[in-house]
Amino acid sequence: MADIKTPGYAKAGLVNFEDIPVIDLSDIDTDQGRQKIARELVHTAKTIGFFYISNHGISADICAKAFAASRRFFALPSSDKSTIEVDQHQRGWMAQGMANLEGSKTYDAKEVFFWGFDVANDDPDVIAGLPMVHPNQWPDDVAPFLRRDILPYYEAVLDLSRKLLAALAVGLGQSADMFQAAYQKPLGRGQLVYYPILNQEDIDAERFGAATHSDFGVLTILMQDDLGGLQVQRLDGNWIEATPIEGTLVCNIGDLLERWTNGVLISTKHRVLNRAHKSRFSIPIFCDPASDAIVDPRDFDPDADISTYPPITAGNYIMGRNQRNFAQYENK
Ligand SMILES: O=C(O)CCC(=O)C(=O)O
Ligand SMILES: [Fe+2]
Repeated sequence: MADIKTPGYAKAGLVNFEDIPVIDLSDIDTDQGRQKIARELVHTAKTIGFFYISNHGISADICAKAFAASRRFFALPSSDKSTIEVDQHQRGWMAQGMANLEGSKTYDAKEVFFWGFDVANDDPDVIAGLPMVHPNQWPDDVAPFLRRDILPYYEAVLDLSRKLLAALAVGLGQSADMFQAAYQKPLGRGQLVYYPILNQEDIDAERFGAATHSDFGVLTILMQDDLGGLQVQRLDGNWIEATPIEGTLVCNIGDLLERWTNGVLISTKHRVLNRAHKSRFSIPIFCDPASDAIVDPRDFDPDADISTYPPITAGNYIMGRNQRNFAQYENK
């Protein structure tokens, strides 16, 4: 069946690869390769804030297993999924209707499984109550495959994020290990997202799968399926489709990195509309630093005016944004 005709509220042009380039990471482990990649990354992170990466080193098998596990999990009855209902630490399963993004008309048509860096109950950071640091809620009773098939992908993405951040640091004239300390125990928030088929009521309500937003964290690495639907807003205000390209991942700069770099790298608005007559799946991983990492624009620019971007810990910043965007924090 043909896709739903794009409704007026979600019009977007086709991707232009000058806008969202594909950056080949084959040589990221050599000094010379990293220099070149660093220049490309910084250029695109300053002008559109989005890029595809190819030859990223994560095997097709690991990627396919993660997607298959996500599909299998969301197909379970709600009674199974609600055994791990999302908690105040943003871990577990969130039913449809609970993501109501700041500034959007209505709630998002999506279901999400959230997780983060795995820590034990007796981890000193958990005992200290650091925001967003908490044991995960893996659905081991009803879906033991989820933990097994998601963690290899997650760990590979976190490793990749460390390489990308090192290259970005180099491209910004900093040392390659600038982010290293902050990424020993990253928050690394992961989401499995399921976008159901939209119905006429959704279209009438001008509902998106994910309404217009920018990401809260430092760097997002997204695996999308082949249905399309992710749209990105250029600096001139026009929207373009970030069409799926097989074998690539989509990356974007988030609000915390925009703050950290004193506004030099840009966190771009984007949204999702599933126009297919099939469910859409994606796995964004928000590669954020440790909860207590201090995001201070003077790290990148000694003359930064901190009244624009006051230094803040990553955990406090992300927790504050979550509280304004998800129903599980209401009246609590
Ligand atoms: O599903 C996608 O393609 C993007 C999801 C997204 O933007 C998000 O979860 O922040
Ligand atoms: Fe996003």
